[in-house]
Amino acid sequence: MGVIQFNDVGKIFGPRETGFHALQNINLEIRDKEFVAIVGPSGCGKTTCLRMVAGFEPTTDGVVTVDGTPIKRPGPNRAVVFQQFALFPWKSVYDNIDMGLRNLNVSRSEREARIADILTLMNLTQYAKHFPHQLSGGMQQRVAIARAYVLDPDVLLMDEPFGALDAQTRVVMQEELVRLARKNPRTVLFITHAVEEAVYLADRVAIMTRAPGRIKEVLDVASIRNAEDWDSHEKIEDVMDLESFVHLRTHIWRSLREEKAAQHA
Ligand SMILES: Nc1ncnc2c1ncn2[C@@H]1O[C@H](COP(=O)(O)OP(=O)(O)OP(=O)(O)O)[C@@H](O)[C@H]1O
Repeated sequence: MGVIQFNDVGKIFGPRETGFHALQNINLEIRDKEFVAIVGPSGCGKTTCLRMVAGFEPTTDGVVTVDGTPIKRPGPNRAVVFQQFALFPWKSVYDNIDMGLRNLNVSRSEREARIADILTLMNLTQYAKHFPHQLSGGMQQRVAIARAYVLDPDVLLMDEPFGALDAQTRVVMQEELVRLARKNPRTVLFITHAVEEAVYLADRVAIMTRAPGRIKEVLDVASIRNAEDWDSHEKIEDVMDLESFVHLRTHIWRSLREEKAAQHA
């Protein structure tokens, strides 16, 4: 399972009267094995939402639950992938992936089997003995994603995971993540600034308002993707050319532009 629920969540940094109101009345349910992307203007509280699910940040008001249990701290049912790959530079690819499994006291034979599987799935087998500095940014992020996936978490939390990559590598990683998510579905909360990325990857896209961040609108991409059979197109650019894709993208752009305009008004 991996159902995430935000129930009337608010966040104030600092004292209630004088502090910064970052989030207000966030209500959102992310279903088991659903991929939800959050987009919104800079500073609207996207990362704060993700950090609450991860157990890094307490709520001020309301509650965030996973499978009905209020989140108080990080736990093995949730794994996080950050924009900065956050690999241990002194450990090989294999050992980086192994670390989390060791912390969970998984037996040696099971660790070996699970790491072999994820290395194959992510096309990393030949790089198992490499160190992070020997890999490109895209490869390092692939290792970071493998390290999260190998823990078999119910929930994957991804904060701008491709934000530091060049445009071409980013597209390759987006196609890979779609492949991985279809083969090995997990509940995913994905934060991004890139509207196309959100529409391409997510089942639903939640658009947030400017601060204090609220959920402005949630778009159901999956039903359009299925109805228009986007998955029959192998390449991302073919999907992005489809009228249904362009329509969704433009809708989100307009919505974000309204928020930006209001922010600067
Ligand atoms: N620990 C903190 N103390 C005070 N203010 C904070 C803290 N963490 C975040 N904020 C503020 O809360 C707001 C929301 O931050 P957050 O990082 O969640 O936004 P975001 O939507 O992810 O932004 P961006 O898109 O620029 O990454 C911002 O204005 C930020 O400055």
